Amino acid sequence: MTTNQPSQPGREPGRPTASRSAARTVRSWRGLPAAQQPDWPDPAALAATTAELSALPPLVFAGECDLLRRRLAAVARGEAFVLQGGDCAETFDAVSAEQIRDKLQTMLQMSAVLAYGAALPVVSIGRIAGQYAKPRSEPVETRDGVTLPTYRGDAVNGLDFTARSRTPDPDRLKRMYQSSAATLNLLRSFTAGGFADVSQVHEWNREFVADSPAGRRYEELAAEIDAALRFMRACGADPATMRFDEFFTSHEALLLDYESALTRVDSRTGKLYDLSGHMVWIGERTRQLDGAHIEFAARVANPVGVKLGPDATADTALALIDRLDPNREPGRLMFITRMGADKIRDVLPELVAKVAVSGAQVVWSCDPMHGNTFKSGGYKTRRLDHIVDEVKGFFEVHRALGTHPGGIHIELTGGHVTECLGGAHEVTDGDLHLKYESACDPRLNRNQSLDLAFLVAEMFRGA
Ligand SMILES: O=C[C@H](O)[C@H](O)COP(=O)(O)O
Ligand SMILES: C=C(OP(=O)(O)O)C(=O)O
Repeated sequence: MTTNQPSQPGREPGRPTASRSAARTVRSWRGLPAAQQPDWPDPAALAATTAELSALPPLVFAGECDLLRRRLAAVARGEAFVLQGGDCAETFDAVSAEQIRDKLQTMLQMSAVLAYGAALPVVSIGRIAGQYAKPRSEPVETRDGVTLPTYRGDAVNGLDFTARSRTPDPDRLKRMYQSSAATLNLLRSFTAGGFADVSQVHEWNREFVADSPAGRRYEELAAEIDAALRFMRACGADPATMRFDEFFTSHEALLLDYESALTRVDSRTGKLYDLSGHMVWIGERTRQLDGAHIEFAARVANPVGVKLGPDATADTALALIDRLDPNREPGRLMFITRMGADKIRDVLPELVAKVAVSGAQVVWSCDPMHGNTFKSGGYKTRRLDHIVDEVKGFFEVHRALGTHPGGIHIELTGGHVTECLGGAHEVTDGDLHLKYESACDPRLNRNQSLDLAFLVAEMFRGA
């Protein structure tokens, strides 16, 4: 990660170097239908908050977004793999050194295993430092005859079921900015400060292999990585100087008032960037071609993702490419498919085939979480077997078409939560209540995440 360089707030036409046309451009989504926006009770308070946010420093530097775009271009060409992962919904209370470290450590461990299995560089992108807003299926929730607004993420309202907590409060957007800044600061310190040299990360993986039933299945792969590190040392390379020091951030660009307040004109190029994170994505519920979210994403130069569920058609994918990647720039657009294990083999082939014929070089990534959610004993959950099966289907489709299975997009955490079922260190239905901490959807715990990484590494080797 590199340091920030001042850019100009796109929302402030009065500022000397921010052009009026750029300011108009960043507002072009206003007036279009914007799905999943909170009912802010006091529009004046919202306007005051976004004005304040517009004047604050950006959270990332546009040059870092360009670097990520170049890394993703390598993925689009089949020369790298992307791991995107983190909480379903970050919460303000979880902004602690320990939790941030554990999430980063899990991602780095997964990246190391995947890099070895794929024999490709892995681009690591956290769902972190900004993933505070959630689209929901229902606008309201009813308990014991009382109906209140649904929880939409800490950026909007509180999880407690009281009228006060559930009322959208724009002050929370400032906390989102502060929490994102604190998280980013620590991530930058960890990655720049040597937390993650290659042999340290492998040592953590060896502990996982040695200490858990989940891990023992992967002794052979871990021993091969050991041998590779010994070989590198024998050749004079020092694995302690080789670091996983590039870690990017991403979140769903859901709350357009916040995202456009953090959108700035890059002083180097004059282009607009959403500097709330390196990459943003547009969700399954907000990707309408004539809607505000796609209009916003079309105006910023960051790498952008779009979720594609089982109802997405090839025509929709092609229209999204025209809107979001008119110059056919590899690394600009990532399609994140979330079809469900039972549908991916039927639905994905036509999409991938038609996009390939169009000549667009998008990144294809597989989110095996969102199409595989169900309820057990009142808890939203997912089964690791279904998650693995969807990734397998993703690989099969790409192998059959000769295209690159570019990456995976996972909801995970570094702790030992009991939110998803299965894994070699099995979580059963009866365990769900033990440590179910997600504010929204179920995440893989650390062991299940590493389990998945080793299984995906094996999928590469089975090629
Ligand atoms: O993370 C994705 C969505 O926000 C989530 O699946 C919606 O959950 P809901 O169907 O409980 O609203
Ligand atoms: C809401 C999400 O996913 P989707 O848009 O695919 O439902 C998410 O990834 O948090």
